[in-house]
Amino acid sequence: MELQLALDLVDIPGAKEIVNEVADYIDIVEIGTPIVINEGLRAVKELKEAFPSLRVLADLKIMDAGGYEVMKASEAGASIITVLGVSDDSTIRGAVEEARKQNTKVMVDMINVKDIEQRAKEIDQMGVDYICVHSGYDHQAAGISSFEDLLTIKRVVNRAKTAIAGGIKLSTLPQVIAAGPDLVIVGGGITGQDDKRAAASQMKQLVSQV
Ligand SMILES: O=C(CO)[C@H](O)[C@H](O)COP(=O)(O)O
Repeated sequence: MELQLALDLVDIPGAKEIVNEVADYIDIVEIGTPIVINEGLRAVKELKEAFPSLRVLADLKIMDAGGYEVMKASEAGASIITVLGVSDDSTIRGAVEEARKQNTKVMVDMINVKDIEQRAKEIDQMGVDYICVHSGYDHQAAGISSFEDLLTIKRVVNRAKTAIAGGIKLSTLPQVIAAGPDLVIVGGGITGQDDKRAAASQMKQLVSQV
């Protein structure tokens, strides 16, 4: 099981500062959608240059033009690029096709997908690398978690790796780990702590036991 740090509410220098603190304990660093909106794919490029041994995920949440956007993020140095599960099949297939050419990977974010079971089965057949259940900030504010959705995709996804994101804290991590995702994505559970290094270290220790 791997640990991904999600960075959302920082600029490029702020992102580098946090990764410097926790790089020993994370497998993947995510350049979150707000950073890409504020700073562009330059953020992906600079983080990859600063931390070449880490995989960088570009959280573009692609909804259209999957091939083109995967190409641009891959050229910037991303190893994994996100596409929305609510997108048209052609967008997801285009993203996968381009990722194969670029030797990068596609993660499908299932945020706002209504029928998780049915859509996860369909997407699993499209050759994506990860299927991620996600309770976004707006759902978190409404008290919605994606834990049940994780159990669903664990049941029906055979090919892709499974991931979970959204409000995961040290206190909820053991329950998440017990469900057996391949990848756990944590943002505020690390970045919101006074001692980010200690938080990341404790989380890495837990996910590494599996
Ligand atoms: O993609 C995101 C929001 O859309 C976040 O990166 C993701 O939810 C992880 O962050 P947190 O652990 O703070 O919820």
